[in-house]
Amino acid sequence: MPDSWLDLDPDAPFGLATLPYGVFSTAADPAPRTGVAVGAHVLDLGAAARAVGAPFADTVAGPSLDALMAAGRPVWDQVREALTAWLTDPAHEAAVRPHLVERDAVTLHLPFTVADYVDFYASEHHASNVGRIFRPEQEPLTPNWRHLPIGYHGRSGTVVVSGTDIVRPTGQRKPPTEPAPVFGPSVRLDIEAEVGFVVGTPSPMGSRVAVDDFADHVFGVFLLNDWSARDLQAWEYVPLGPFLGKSFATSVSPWIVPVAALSAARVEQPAQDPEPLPYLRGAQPWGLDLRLEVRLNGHVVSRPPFELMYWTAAQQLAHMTVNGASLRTGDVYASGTVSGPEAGQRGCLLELTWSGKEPLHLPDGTERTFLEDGDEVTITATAPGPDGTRVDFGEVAGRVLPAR
Ligand SMILES: O=C(O)/C=C/C(=O)CC(=O)CC(=O)O
Ligand SMILES: [Ca+2]
Ligand SMILES: [Mg+2]
Repeated sequence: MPDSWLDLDPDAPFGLATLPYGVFSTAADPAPRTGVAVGAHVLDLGAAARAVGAPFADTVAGPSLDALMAAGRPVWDQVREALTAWLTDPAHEAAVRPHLVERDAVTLHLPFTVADYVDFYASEHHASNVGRIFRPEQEPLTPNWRHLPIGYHGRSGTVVVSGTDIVRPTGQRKPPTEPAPVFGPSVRLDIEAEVGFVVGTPSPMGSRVAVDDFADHVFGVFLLNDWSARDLQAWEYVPLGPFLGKSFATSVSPWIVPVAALSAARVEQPAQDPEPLPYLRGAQPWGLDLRLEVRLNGHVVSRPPFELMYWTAAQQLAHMTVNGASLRTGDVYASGTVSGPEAGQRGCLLELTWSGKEPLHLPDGTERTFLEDGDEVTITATAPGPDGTRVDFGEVAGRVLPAR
């Protein structure tokens, strides 16, 4: 990979291997606009594109990524190629440099209009653990689990950008010791460390998207925390699945990593047995070697390995459309909680504390089963980039506020 005229520290986040898209504003110019993270800077994408006279300037110069996402794979490739050229060819420096702002001086916004939101359940380790905890008298995995990527429809209107405070949800729960449900703030508030995918290119109702067409439809990848009130969830979820226990907030990281940045992170997914139906098979590998870290009040509590996910995002996309459901620009789907086989690789407190029975002892001397008011959770991730480089996802963070 060529060097940038920007002196990029190879150990610092957001080198040329990532070039993620987001939406930012500054104190001097509070209008949200598209940007690209590069080292300690954000490049004002629309302003830079206009300055160099790029043909796609109008498409990228919006208050959100919506127009770029809708423009499709050829434009995504063209913009990414141009960005690399602008930041490496000294001939572009004079036009581009004035449109760099300090990254720690910007406010980051939700970068696109969230259309539909689906959450999957694709980690065998997570699904087995949750099955053991919620349904101890049954087989951990339901009979359908290895035949299709299980999911549910979430609430797109409560998808919020990293840094948004999360008010503890209130609702019905039924402790096993009580004869009837009680009403009040959740006492089992949890996180779920997940990876999110956003659709750029839509598909018409009545058609299907094949596993191998993943990269033509999915614009980018980001981190997602599916906040979950386990007590509300456990009481409400039979027989229709998660509802109010998960609809109060879902946090997403502000930087959208283009699918093209993940070429060196692609790996074979774990072997699938039984072999899935033909519509869930593809010729290209779409396992992704993303390495997540979950921090609670600054302490690492888990390192979930995304490469072990049983179902890939490409299979999830094919499944989501196999019945003829359309895709819209801005549709978000989440992988499901990412958990590995080791205790230190579990992506939620439900598993990490085995439903509160085995509290976590944090290095600051405190103990946690579920989240307390004031707790802050941060999820970060990296992936291998080409030629020994690294792809950075940044972070999704959120702090718990008391119930209202
Ligand atoms: O098995 C259940 O009843 C519940 C599962 C979940 O809470 C997990 C969920 O939201 C999907 C996931 O993140 O893997
Ligand atoms: Ca989830
Ligand atoms: Mg949620």
